[in-house]
Amino acid sequence: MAYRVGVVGAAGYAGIELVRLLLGHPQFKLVAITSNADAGQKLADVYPAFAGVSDLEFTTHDNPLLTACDAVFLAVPHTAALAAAPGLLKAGVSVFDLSADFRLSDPAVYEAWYNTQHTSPELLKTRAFGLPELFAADLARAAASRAAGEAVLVACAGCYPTATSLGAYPAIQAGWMAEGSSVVVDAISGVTGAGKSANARTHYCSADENVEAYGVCKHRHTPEIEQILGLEDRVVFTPHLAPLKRGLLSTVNIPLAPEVADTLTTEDAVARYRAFYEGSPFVRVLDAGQFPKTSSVAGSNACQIGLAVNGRARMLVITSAIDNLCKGAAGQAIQCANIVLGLDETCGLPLCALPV
Ligand SMILES: NC(=O)C1=CN([C@@H]2O[C@H](COP(=O)(O)OP(=O)(O)OC[C@H]3O[C@@H](n4cnc5c(N)ncnc54)[C@H](OP(=O)(O)O)[C@@H]3O)[C@@H](O)[C@H]2O)C=CC1
Ligand SMILES: CC(=O)N[C@@H](CCC(=O)OP(=O)(O)O)C(=O)O
Repeated sequence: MAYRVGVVGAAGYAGIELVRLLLGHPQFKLVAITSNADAGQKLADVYPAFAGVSDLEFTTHDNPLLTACDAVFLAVPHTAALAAAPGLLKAGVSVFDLSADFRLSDPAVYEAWYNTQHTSPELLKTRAFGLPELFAADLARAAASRAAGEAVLVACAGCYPTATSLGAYPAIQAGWMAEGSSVVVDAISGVTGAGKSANARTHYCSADENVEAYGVCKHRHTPEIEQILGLEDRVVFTPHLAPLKRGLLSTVNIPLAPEVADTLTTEDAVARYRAFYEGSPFVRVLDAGQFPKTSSVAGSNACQIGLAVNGRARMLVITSAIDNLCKGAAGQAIQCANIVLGLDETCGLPLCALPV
């Protein structure tokens, strides 16, 4: 039996990637795609990539079919998910939220970084955090609740936090980080990361032939990365915009404890990371001396990780690449839905990128 699913915000960049993946999913039947801006238009008229693939039409965001779904994906800006999730959950629909509204477990932290009130703090106590490789127990608990007939809420991790945390977590868990030090993260995103509407920074004329840092020392993904890694006030995160459509590369620098720096080799680090990610079908730890490219993951749900130990400077350098729209958004949300609905986590998801 196929599960009935819907996508709210389906005409946006993360939403349309959800549509692409869900139409090819063997266990999900996509029954509702919403966009107020494109309501009444056929999917293929708005995105010609779907010509001959689907006759679905966009409806307004209040489509009643949504409340008859098994699961709904919210690909909407933060605050819009705060408004939509409670009603869907009340109607018995499990919600996979791609926005930041339910990611931060402390509502005061959300309010400080997002400058808006959290209107459903009670949901933060039970929501699962949607980063399967690091929060498997959370998702297993959600799967058990769902199997017992409850609608569940999954707050999918953000794009920068996903690449950064998959890169950093095994080293921190291994205790390699120097006591009291901070992690320094420099990350680069393609322009689809900023959504469908252009602004002065993302307009073609600004973004083409240009790379720039933004949100320096104040980007809203900083507390999310700190929460995942358990490093309060110890992450320096600098995002950069680059002239790519898709792709996100995060370079994470972790200061090593002196005794670790004296003995750890890059080969040891690779072996440790491979052991950590054994059984995680989407994470690939590259051989020592190899580092990922965004083009090696574009269009796939993969995360590729490269590692180098710099003993001289007592630093572990990690580079981690994902497709911001896939493992950073739509693919990860479907991976979470697969787990919660009792399917294989890889079901319907691309394991590898277009090779050229
Ligand atoms: N782009 C990315 O790489 C990533 C995005 N995300 C998150 O996914 C969400 C969507 O991002 P993205 O696709 O980039 O954004 P877009 O701006 O491309 O699309 C946003 C969509 O949300 C809809 N929307 C806007 N306001 C509301 C509302 N009040 N109620 C319901 N729907 C609304 C829009 O509808 P309409 O068509 O009517 O305008 C549009 O379809 C965001 O929360 C973002 O942070 C997460 C990870 C990565
Ligand atoms: C390039 C760009 O602008 N990227 C966005 C992050 C992508 C995103 O949509 O954020 P979430 O992962 O929190 O949903 C930004 O910096 O705000």
